[in-house]
Amino acid sequence: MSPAALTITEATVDFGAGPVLDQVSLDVAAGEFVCVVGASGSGKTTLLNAIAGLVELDGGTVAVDGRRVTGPGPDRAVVFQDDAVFPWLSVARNAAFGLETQGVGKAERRTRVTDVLATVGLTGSEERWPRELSGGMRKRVDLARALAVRPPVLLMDEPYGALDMLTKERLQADLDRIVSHEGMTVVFITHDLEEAVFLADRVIVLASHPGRVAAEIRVPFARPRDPELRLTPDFQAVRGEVLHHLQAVETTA
Ligand SMILES: Nc1ncnc2c1ncn2[C@@H]1O[C@H](COP(=O)(O)OP(=O)(O)OP(=O)(O)O)[C@@H](O)[C@H]1O
Repeated sequence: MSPAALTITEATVDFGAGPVLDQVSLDVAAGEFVCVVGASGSGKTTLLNAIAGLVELDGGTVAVDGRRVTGPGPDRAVVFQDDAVFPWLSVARNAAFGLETQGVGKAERRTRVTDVLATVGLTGSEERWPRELSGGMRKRVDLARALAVRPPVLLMDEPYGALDMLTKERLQADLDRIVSHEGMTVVFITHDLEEAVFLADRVIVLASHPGRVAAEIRVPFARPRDPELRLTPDFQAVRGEVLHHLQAVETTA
């Protein structure tokens, strides 16, 4: 798996009540981790869905390594806030789901599922049922399913929004380690600024009505990162900078 570059050029989306996204342009380099923050309703999910090919653009383009996006595709895996774990399938079958739909053969599926469950920390849970799992473990199954297909681009919409703080921090550290090691391009939406600064190479602040890129803040720490980084003044300074931009766009909205 090698990461792909994402090019969003003047993307406009209008559901009929005025533009939700207004000529949003954003380049994400191959292997870059970008977090998108912004007030509720600023169009974050719409932007992610446009990249996923789940929302049609009314103007502009989205391209993956120069190929124009016209719908969902195997080059972009999506993880949503509500987990998409199937209750009637075991952990291993859930993880294998995308591979089955792609027609990957049984032996290869088995190898990849074993690998991916090890990657997300679910070795030993292969035959468990989703109802037996904690919320954090279900998110791991979700991530395993997305990673199993080896997507060059991973799209995540507030995946850890509903979890308690400690579980969330553990999953953030694991995600950081996994995507840094695998070399994946990630676009990750969150309301949590600490999460954004811990994970991202760059944080994008969206302004509302209509959604547009108001600011971008580079996060100057090498990945993967030590969870203790959060306690450092340098980390808190970057978080403060993001907060400042977010407050500025909200007071002018
Ligand atoms: N399918 C749709 N049809 C009509 N309006 C929509 C549709 N999807 C989103 N919207 C509207 O577009 C705007 C942006 O929604 P979106 O979910 O992208 O924002 P968001 O920044 O992700 O919000 P939140 O942080 O609350 O998840 C909202 O006003 C929403 O009501």
